[in-house]
Amino acid sequence: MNELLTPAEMSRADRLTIDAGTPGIRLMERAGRAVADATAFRHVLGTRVLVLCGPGNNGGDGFVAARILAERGYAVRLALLGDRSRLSGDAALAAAAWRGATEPLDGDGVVPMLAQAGVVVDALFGAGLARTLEGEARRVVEAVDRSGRPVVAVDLPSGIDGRTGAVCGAALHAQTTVTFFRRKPGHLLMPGRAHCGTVITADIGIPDWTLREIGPALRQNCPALWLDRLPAPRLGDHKYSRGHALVLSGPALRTGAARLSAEAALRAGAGLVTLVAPEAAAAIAATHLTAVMIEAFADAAGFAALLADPRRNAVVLGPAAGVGEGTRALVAAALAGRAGLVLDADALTSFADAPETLFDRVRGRPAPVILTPHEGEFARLFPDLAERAVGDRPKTERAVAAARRSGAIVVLKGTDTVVAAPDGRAAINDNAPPDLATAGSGDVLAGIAGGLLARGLPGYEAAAAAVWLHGECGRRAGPGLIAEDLAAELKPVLADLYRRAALPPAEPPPVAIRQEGPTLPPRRLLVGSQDEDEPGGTD
Ligand SMILES: NC(=O)C1=CN([C@@H]2O[C@H](COP(=O)(O)OP(=O)(O)OC[C@H]3O[C@@H](n4cnc5c(N)ncnc54)[C@H](O)[C@@H]3O)[C@@H](O)[C@H]2O)[C@@H](O)CC1
Ligand SMILES: [K+]
Repeated sequence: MNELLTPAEMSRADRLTIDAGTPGIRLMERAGRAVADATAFRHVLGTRVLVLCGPGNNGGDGFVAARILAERGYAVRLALLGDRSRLSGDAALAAAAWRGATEPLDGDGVVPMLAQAGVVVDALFGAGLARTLEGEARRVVEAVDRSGRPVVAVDLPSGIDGRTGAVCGAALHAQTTVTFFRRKPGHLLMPGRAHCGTVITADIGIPDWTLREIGPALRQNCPALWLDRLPAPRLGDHKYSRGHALVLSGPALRTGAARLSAEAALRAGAGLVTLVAPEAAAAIAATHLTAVMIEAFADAAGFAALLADPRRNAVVLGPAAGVGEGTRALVAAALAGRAGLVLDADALTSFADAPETLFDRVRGRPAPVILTPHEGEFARLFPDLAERAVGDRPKTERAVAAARRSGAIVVLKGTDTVVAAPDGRAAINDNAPPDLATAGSGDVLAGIAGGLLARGLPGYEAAAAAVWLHGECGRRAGPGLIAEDLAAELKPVLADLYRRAALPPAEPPPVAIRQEGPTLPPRRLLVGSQDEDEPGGTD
C-alpha cells in the first residue's frame, strides 16, 4: 500500500481497470461516494454543502458526491466552472444524474455562495491539472481559500500538481483530501502536503495487479520497505556480530555533533561505536561519553590505520568536522577502505569545489555510501539539480538524478525528506514533525544511518530506515525536543517495530477506506458500498 502513483500512472491504472471490464462510470461512482462519505463523516446533517465542479472527471466525482449527499438529506448547492454542454464521457453521465440546479461559477459569484456554505467540496481540478491557474479558475480558488470554509478536496486540493506537490499559481487548503487507490507524490511532497489536511485513500475497485503492469518507482517511506532487513537482536548475538561504527569527531571545541551521532549509532543497534578524534578533542569527548569508546589519531594516515580492522564496518564523517583539505583527506581515506560510509555536513561541503572527485571515488565502490545533504549542501554538490535551478522538476527526480550521478544513496533532507538510490528507487518520508528542525537533529540522523550500516543493512534500506526512525523519535519526543532527546526515543520506537515484525501479517481492514494523518478517529468512515446505482449505466 506504500506505492505512490503519479497522475500519469494513476490514469494508466484507471485505463487498465476499465479495459479489464469495469466501466469508468462505476469507478467515478465509487470515487464520488467516498467523497460524500468523508464529507458526511465530518459535517452533520443540516450542514449546507457547496460543491464546486470543474470541467473534467474531477468535476464528475463532484456531481456524484452532490447527488449522494442530497439523497442523504443534505442541502446541496452545485456550481460548475465552464459550460455544462462541454462535459464529456463519465463526467457528462454523472452530471446527467444530478437532479439539482447547476449554477455558473466565477470569482465574484462564488463569494455569496461561500458565505452560506458550511463545507465546500472541491471538485475543480485533480489529476488533470495541466497548467498554471489563471482567470476565473484562479479567482474561484483564491476566494475559497480566503473564505476559511472547511474544504473536502477530491483527489487533490485544486491547484496542487499531483506529480510534484507544487502550487500552480494558487491552491486551496483542504481540511480533508479524498484520493483514490493510492496516494500521489503531491500528497507527500511540499508544499502540496501542507494543502491536503488529512488524506483518505479510498478503494474504488482498481485491482492491485495494475501495479505490476505499471511498476511505480516511488514509495512512501514506511517499515514495509526495510523492516525485513532490520531484525530484532537474536539469541547468540554478540557485540561484534552487530557491527562496529566509527564516528569522526571535530576539533576540541566542536565534539558535540559527533557525540550526538555516536550515541545515536549505538542506540540504533551497532554492537560497538568508537568516536575517533584528534588528541585534544578526544580528551574533551572522554569527559562526556561512557558506552561509546574513544580513540585518538594524529593525521590522515593515523585515521586510515583506525579503519584497517575489517570488523569496523561503518563510518560516519562530517558533523562539525570542519570544511577543507583536512576533512577531504579523511573522507578519501575512508572511501579507500571497505566500510559503509555516511557523509554528512562538512564532509559534503568540503567537496563543493570539486564534487566529481568525490563521486569518482564513490562510484563502483562495493560498500555503500550514504550522502545526507539538506537543500543547501545539495546545491553545493549538485548545483544544476538544486531547487532553484530546475523549475518544476520534483524533489524526487532531483534526488534520483543525484544518486545516479554520484553512485551514492542520497538522503535529500527537509520536511519531505527523499531517499533515493542510483537504481532509481525513491521514497518520500512523511512522519517527521517540524520539531525536528533543531540544532544537532541531522547529526542524530547521520548516526542512526551509521548504526544501521554497522548492523549490515544495505545502503538504501539503512538510509530509509534511519529517516523513518528519526521521524518517529521526533514524534515521541514532541514539542520542545532538543537533539539530545532523540536517541533515547529509539528504545520504544524499536521495541514497537520488533513487536510488529513478530506479529502475523494483519488481516485487511474491515473498511474500504484508509486514512492517513492524525485527525480522524479510525474505523468510523462509511464503506464504499457495493450497491452503487450507476447513472446512465453503461454496463
Ligand atoms: N475513470 C477515471 O479516469 C477516473 C477519474 N477520476 C477523477 O478524475 C480526475 C482526473 O480527471 P481529468 O483527467 O478529467 O482531469 P481533471 O478533471 O482534474 O482536469 C481536467 C480538466 O481541467 C482543465 N484544466 C486543466 N488545467 C487547467 C487550468 N490550469 N485552468 C483551467 N482548466 C484547466 C482541462 O482542460 C480539463 O478540462 C481525478 O483527479 C479523479 O478525481 C475518478 O473519478 C476515478 C475514475
Ligand atoms: K480537487
